[in-house]
Amino acid sequence: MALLTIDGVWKRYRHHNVLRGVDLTVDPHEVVCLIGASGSGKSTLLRCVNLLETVDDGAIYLDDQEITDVRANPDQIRQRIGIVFQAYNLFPHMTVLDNITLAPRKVHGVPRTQAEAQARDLLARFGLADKAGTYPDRLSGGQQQRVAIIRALATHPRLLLLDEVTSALDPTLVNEVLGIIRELKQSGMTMILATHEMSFARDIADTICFLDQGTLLEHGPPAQIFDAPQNPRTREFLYG
Ligand SMILES: Nc1ncnc2c1ncn2[C@@H]1O[C@H](COP(=O)(O)OP(=O)(O)OP(=O)(O)O)[C@@H](O)[C@H]1O
Repeated sequence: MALLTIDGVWKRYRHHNVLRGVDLTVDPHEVVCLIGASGSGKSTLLRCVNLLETVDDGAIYLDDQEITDVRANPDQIRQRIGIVFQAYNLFPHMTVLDNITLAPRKVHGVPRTQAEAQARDLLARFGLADKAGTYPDRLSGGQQQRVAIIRALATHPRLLLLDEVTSALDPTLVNEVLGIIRELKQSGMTMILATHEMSFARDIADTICFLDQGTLLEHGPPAQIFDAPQNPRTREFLYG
């Protein structure tokens, strides 16, 4: 059974159709990369899945629960769907440990000692054990983004959404963030990434989805999309 099902999702801002009937299923452990020009709707699709945006038509299911149902509890859904943005959005007045434990403690009621133990385990797993008591402004951009990913993992999500997570980084720091994403893939994390980094998408994705003006025009394994794109728009986007 699919872990995530996006069924005919439309999103409009005023009269602009930003998503036009997007259908997509994501299986457990699958890594999906969304590619497409700026403004094609990649971020909007991720934001709809995380319930940061409402959908105007269609539905989204996590396992077999409709999360776009008005009766669904967004806090509970977001515990199962983590999201990381281009801007790390760490709280500057809080230590790394407090940033990571905030949602588990305050939103999901995990006792402080348990939340901190789990956070320290994650920091150790991703090479940041010595940063627990550090404030974000003392970290490099790459370290801050790794902390932001760890923070999203702290609620043990079923699905992780990554929106252009390396775009704001100095090129020398990109690899440390890509490394964490590779490791998450190896550990079986289901992920949807919006990215402009085609070589990384090719390397990490099980499925590439090409969005064009809000329509999912073509999807398939990286070799198919990159080496033999079927749609002329995909060819034009990739190869000019
Ligand atoms: N809150 C909003 N109000 C109005 N229009 C919006 C809003 N958010 C996004 N849009 C518009 O929706 C379209 C899709 O934007 P979106 O950010 O999803 O694209 P994207 O593919 O992620 O682009 P990029 O690669 O630059 O991040 C754009 O035309 C954008 O201007």
